[in-house]
Amino acid sequence: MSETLLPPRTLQARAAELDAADPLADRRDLFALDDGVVYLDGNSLGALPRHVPARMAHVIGHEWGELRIRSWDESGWWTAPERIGDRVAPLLGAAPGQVVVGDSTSVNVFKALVGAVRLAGDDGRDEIVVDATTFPTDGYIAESAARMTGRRLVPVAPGDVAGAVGPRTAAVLVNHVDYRTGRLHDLPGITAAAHAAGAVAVWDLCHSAGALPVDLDAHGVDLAVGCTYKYLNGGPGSPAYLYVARRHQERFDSPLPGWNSHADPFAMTPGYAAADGARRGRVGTPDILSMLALEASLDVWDGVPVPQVRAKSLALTDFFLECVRAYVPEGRLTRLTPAAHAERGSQVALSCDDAPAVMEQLVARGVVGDLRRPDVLRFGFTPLYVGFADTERAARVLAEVCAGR
Ligand SMILES: Cc1ncc(COP(=O)(O)O)c(C=O)c1O
Ligand SMILES: Nc1c(O)cccc1C(=O)C[C@H](N)C(=O)O
Repeated sequence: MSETLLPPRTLQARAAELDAADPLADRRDLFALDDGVVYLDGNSLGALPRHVPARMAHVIGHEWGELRIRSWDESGWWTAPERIGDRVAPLLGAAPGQVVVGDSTSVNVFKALVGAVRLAGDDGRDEIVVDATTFPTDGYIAESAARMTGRRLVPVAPGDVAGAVGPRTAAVLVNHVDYRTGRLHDLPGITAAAHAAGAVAVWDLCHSAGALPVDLDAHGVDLAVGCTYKYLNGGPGSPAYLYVARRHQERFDSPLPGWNSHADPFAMTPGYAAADGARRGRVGTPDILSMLALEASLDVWDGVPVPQVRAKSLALTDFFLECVRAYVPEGRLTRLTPAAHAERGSQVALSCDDAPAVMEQLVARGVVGDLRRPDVLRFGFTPLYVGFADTERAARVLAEVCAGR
């Protein structure tokens, strides 16, 4: 353990070498970031891609300001939810026509989970298994969905879900990456176990999409949801997405069948007839401004292979852990994020009793992570704009703060 202020030169030299060899290094210039700050909070709110304000000025000034109502057709507003869904799809490993963008993640959790229970049918499947460590909104909504559908909610630690599913399970809802610890859960294994038990698998991808390969189609996932304001950089409150596997679309029975999901919305008939395909997941009028900001921001992904993003993400989090080990006295911080790559998302979570004061100091010194009360320091590594020198600097400032310097 180093007791000195200065880091071993080798770590800074290594950072410089890793940055020089980084095939994604040029992406950082696409974002509005200042060099004085190391932004490690992209797992809460992604940074702004530089070109988005000009695009939004056009949307507001021309599409809304001049074309007005004509823009629903002429500017492609009406079809934006499916069109942008198809832009998100490759990042999820989904073929076109299965992802629709709109509403919040919370609302999509509701649609997906009630839809999953309806897909599972009624033959004795009276339980919904939910990840006991889930982000709270999923748990709250699952509890309500269970009450509404007359099912019993069974909270289970993610590692035990595969063993807990059985003939009574209608659906399982699991977070792909734990928002607190950064632990990556076994999507292929849990999905396969749910299927073997005859249950429907629903995944929350908020903390994985845009950071690692999800491969929804390859793993036969049934339904999935996620937000676009973290690793997808869509902006504060940007619309979420809903994935309904093509094989389920015809039977997907949305609990929120708004007029935008009608087969012929402008017929405005009293009776409901569901649209085909991903459109069935829509509800009401899309939030066009946020949606088009998201669409523009997705340009930063053009030509970026997700496996390359994953490789850099793991290299960044490995390097951060190595720097923390070198700079921070042993025992000062407890690592919550698993060391094994197969169990790690794209954040590092460390705990200590004085975490609130430590994070306050870090932010004041230009290292922006976040705090999850009472004692968790979260550092999110966004491979498109975080580099290795940033990472070394963050660990060094963390060590200074931890040492009270
Ligand atoms: C795993 C997870 N699910 C859901 C949400 C939030 O959902 P919403 O977009 O509805 O606020 C978050 C973060 O806010 C999250 O981390
Ligand atoms: N959605 C958020 C918001 O509106 C305000 C502040 C934070 C958030 C978040 O996304 C929190 C995040 N899901 C988390 O992992 O803690």
